[in-house]
This record gives sequence, C-alpha cells and structure tokens, in this order.
Amino acid sequence: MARIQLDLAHSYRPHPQQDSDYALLPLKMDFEDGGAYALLGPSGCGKTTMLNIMSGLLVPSHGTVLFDGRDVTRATPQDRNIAQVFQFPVIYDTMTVAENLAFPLKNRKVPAAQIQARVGQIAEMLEMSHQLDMRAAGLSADQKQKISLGRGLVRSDVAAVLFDEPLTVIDPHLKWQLRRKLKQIHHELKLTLIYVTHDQVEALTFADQVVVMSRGKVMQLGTPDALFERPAHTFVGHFIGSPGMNFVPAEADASGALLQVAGQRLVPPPALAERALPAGALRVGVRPEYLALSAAGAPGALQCSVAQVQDLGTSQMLTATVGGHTLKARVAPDVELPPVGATVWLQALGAHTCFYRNEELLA
Ligand SMILES: Nc1ncnc2c1ncn2[C@@H]1O[C@H](COP(=O)(O)OP(=O)(O)OP(=O)(O)O)[C@@H](O)[C@H]1O
Repeated sequence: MARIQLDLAHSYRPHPQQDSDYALLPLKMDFEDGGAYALLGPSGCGKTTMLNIMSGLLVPSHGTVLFDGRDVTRATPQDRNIAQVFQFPVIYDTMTVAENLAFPLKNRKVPAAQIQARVGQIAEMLEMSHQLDMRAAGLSADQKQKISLGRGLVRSDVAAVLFDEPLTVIDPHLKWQLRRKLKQIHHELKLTLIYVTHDQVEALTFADQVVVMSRGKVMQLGTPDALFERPAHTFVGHFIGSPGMNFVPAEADASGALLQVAGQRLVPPPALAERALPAGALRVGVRPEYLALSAAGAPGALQCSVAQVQDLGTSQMLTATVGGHTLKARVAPDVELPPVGATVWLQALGAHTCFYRNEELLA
C-alpha cells in the first residue's frame, strides 16, 4: 500500500490558455496509506482524469505524482503496482470464479497454498464461496462484476485499488449491499481504496474521506459528516444532501452582529453568540434537516410563506418562500403543517447554520 501525493494540473489541449482548457486545475492532494477515498462530482468535473493519472493510464500535462515519496509520474500501471476495477466486468468467461480470482495472484507467482487461502477469504467476503467452481460465463452481469471487484481486492501487496463507477451494472438492491460490503472489506483488508462516482449516496457510504470536485477543482476534502455539517463551499452545500443546503442573503454590522437575513431583522439566538462574523454582505446556509418550525418571532426565526407540502413517507418536505427566496425544510411526518399561502416561522439561525462570502465558508 502507498501514500499517494499529487501536485499537478492537466489539460488535454496542447496549448491551454484559460481555466476552461484544463480538465484539472492546479491541485495538491494527499491520499493517506490505507485510506478509503471517494472522488465525487458531476459529469465532466475531472474525476476519471484524476483516477487515470493515479493509475498511470494518463501522464499529467503539468506536475508530479508521488507514491510513498517516489516520483512515478511517468511510470506504467504495472510499475505502480495498482489494481483497477472498471464500470464493466473484466473477467475470463471460460474460467471458474475461483480461477478468475486466483489469476492476479498466479501472475505474480504467489505460492498455491497462499492463493487458495486468499481466494477463499475474498470469496467469503463477497458472499461468493458457493460459486467458486462455477464457470463465469453462466453468471449474471452483476455476479460477473462481483468477480471483478474480487479480482481488484485479491492482491494484498498493491499500492492502491482504484474503482471507476464499479457498481454501474449492479442491480439496485445488490448495489446497496455491496457498497456497505466494500466499506467492511476496507476495514478488514486495510487497502488504500480510491473510488470514483457521481452518486453521493455511494460516496458517503463507502468512503472515510470524500473529495468533492467541480469543473476541474477540488472543492472540499472531508469526512461525510464534515461535508454535511460544514460545507467549505456553497457548491458542496448544494451538491451534498437531497435536497441540498438552503441559501439566503444576510448582512452583518461592524461588530459582527447580524442586521438582517433575507430582508428581515432577526433576534440572534444564543447559539450564535460565539460566532464572530465579518461586517458586510453574507449568505446564510442551512440544511433542510435543520430548518425547524418555530414560534412566531422566536430568536433566529424567519417569517415565511408556505408554497408546497409534500408527503415523503418517512418525512414531509415543506417548501416556503421569503423575500423571493425558496427554503426547504424536512419536517417529521406527524407534524401538522399550515396550508399553502399561510405564514410559517422557520428557525434559520442556530448551531448548525453556516455563513458564506464569495461562495466560501466564513463561520
Ligand atoms: N481524452 C480526452 N480528450 C479530451 N478531453 C477529455 C478527454 N477525457 C476527458 N476530457 C474532458 O476533460 C473533462 C473532465 O473529464 P473526466 O472524464 O475526467 O470527468 P468525469 O468527472 O470523470 O466525468 P464522467 O463521469 O462523465 O466521466 C471533461 O470536460 C471532458 O470532456
């Protein structure tokens, strides 16, 4: 296993002129030895480019890649000792499941007894022990992809295992099981795992650290909890969560006291007393999960108008408007909500509220 450090930029164009010519803008990343990471972001943000640079399929146009301090920028995937799992199964149909799993070990001349033990361990982890003697050809697409996952995980001496959207072909129910399984496997095998996905649920269940990317930039590297509680950038606030964070404009005076939020003068709640805000225009960010209903005129509460109420089964989604802005609040299913057009008070300021300027988190 290896610590992987990137200090690079990449453009697919021969003479890049502007930011939009870069698939990856200048970035520094440090992937710790034995960590479980996800690269998460919308299509085209540069996830696969970053993964291919780590695997050695792509040489960055600028900068370096270090594995345990060794410069591998121009080294091939074989030289880097990387295992990879792609979107679609890469297996031998004519071989049995056991032979497929054993293949990467046989190639490296691992002793037979060790191969048998490791294949048995991986098959058990992936719940494939009963299929070991079956030919891969007879298996379904998602069973074949499970073999690919196993082949990626079978070698214990790899620098890292890189996954590129590996659950794309997997049936939704099995997908749910497998992303938990992969997390478990990580804890048991302690391999360095790097996992590309555009699916936040996949990233947040699998990874200990998530790299959120947008337009060739790393917007935040953080734990799932940090991305939810303290998004470093409004993009992360929007992108993580379903629905994403609410944002409304605010203004603070020279002493850092809030003057108004969404055009309303609010009494600051005690939870905000410790938070020093710089004077001037700000944006208040609050998750739908923290936008609680409150009493009229309560400290930190905004007077809003109900625009929509949706019953989501395990919760209700309240959509409200305030001064031309829309807010979403997730409310318990048993709470009686006022009808559309009625006034409702929502607790915008509290311990979980974040403050932004120029899209960056301030406090
Ligand atoms: N071989 C290539 N030649 C030229 N441009 C490329 C090439 N591969 C990717 N790009 C461009 O680089 C940018 C980043 O692409 P990349 O595939 O890394 O993003 P991604 O986040 O993995 O997206 P997706 O999930 O759609 O694969 C995009 O603008 C894409 O069009």
